[in-house]
Amino acid sequence: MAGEPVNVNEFQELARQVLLKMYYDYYTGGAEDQQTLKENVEAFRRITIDMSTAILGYKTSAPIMIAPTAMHKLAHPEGEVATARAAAASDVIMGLSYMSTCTVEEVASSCDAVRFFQIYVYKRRDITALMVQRAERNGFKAIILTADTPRLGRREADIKNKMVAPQLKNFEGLISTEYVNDNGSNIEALAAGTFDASLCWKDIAWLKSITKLPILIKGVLTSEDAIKAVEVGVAGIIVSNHGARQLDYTPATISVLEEVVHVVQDKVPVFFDGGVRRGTDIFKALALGAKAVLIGRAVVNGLAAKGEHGVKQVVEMLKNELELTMALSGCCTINDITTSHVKTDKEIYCRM
Ligand SMILES: Cc1cc2nc3c(=O)[nH]c(=O)nc-3n(C[C@H](O)[C@H](O)[C@H](O)COP(=O)(O)O)c2cc1C
Ligand SMILES: CC(C)CC(=O)C(=O)O
Repeated sequence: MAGEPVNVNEFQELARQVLLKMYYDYYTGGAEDQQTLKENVEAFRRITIDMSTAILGYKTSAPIMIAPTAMHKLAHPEGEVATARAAAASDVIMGLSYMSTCTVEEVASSCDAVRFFQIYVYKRRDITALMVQRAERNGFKAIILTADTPRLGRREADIKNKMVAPQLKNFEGLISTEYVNDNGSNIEALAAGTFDASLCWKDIAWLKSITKLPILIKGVLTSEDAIKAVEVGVAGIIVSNHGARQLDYTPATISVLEEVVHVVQDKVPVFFDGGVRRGTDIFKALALGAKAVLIGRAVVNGLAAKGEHGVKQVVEMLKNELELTMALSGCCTINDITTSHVKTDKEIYCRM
């Protein structure tokens, strides 16, 4: 054995080398066929941590989903196709943005990842309806309606940079997405020009009238909205503040998760995003009642750095960290993670 021992088993070999055989056998041995001696160790090997779960009935290797984020070709030339392939390789669900740079069809034919399609509602409802139909035809399994962006938040870096809005291939021949605003963010101009700022609850009825796919509402932060969302018949709720890109001074999403989970009472699953950077973050969100988390910036960073492989690495890192957190917290399955595993600010303040 080269170098210092790095685990207890390696000490056994060192002991064998220095001890008289009679003493080594005395320490190491068990009774008769030594069946139980072997079994004591083997039985541990058979117990594994199972991170797998289901999202809307679709199996996933871990309670992790790729959040819909716009324009992946700005990060890497292969764009959303690379992201979707990484999702397939890691066996997690891919959320595709309405504002993607690869088309719905390109992403669908690139791999067999389970895919959900996120939508914004355009003033031109016929175009949004067409996009929903294209997603349906191409095997997407759910629609994510982003409800927190009837207008775009004020993003001052984008204003200073005069952030570009490229023509998005999905909309070629349908509508121009190439907006130019010489004084500020072209993304802002694009949203102002195309998004329907009158978006409201009755639009979920409209969406249900044009698709049979389950609808997840993304951007819920209060118990009132969660109750309303269940009433109007969504299949799931995503607690999100759009990665803090919309309204500044909205609460951190993890601080409102419990309140939403509490009122939803398991009528529909509650999902979560915002600030997830560690396996321990995922564990905390699950402990507070989320069924899975969506990952936004970490995935985009992985894509920018190393394309498909980078996204896969990001997802695998988060999975490994979650697995270790579960092991060290005594949780063999996702269902073993409960509120009793975490202490929130609220509890700490109550005791003060
Ligand atoms: C660059 C970027 C683009 C985004 N584009 C979209 C989008 O097109 N549609 C959407 O619903 N949310 C979008 N989001 C929000 C994400 O879906 C998600 O809510 C957020 O990124 C989660 O926070 P995190 O980045 O801390 O993980 C975007 C976020 C980022 C960072
Ligand atoms: C093009 C934008 C509307 C995409 C988005 O949702 C975002 O940048 O947060």
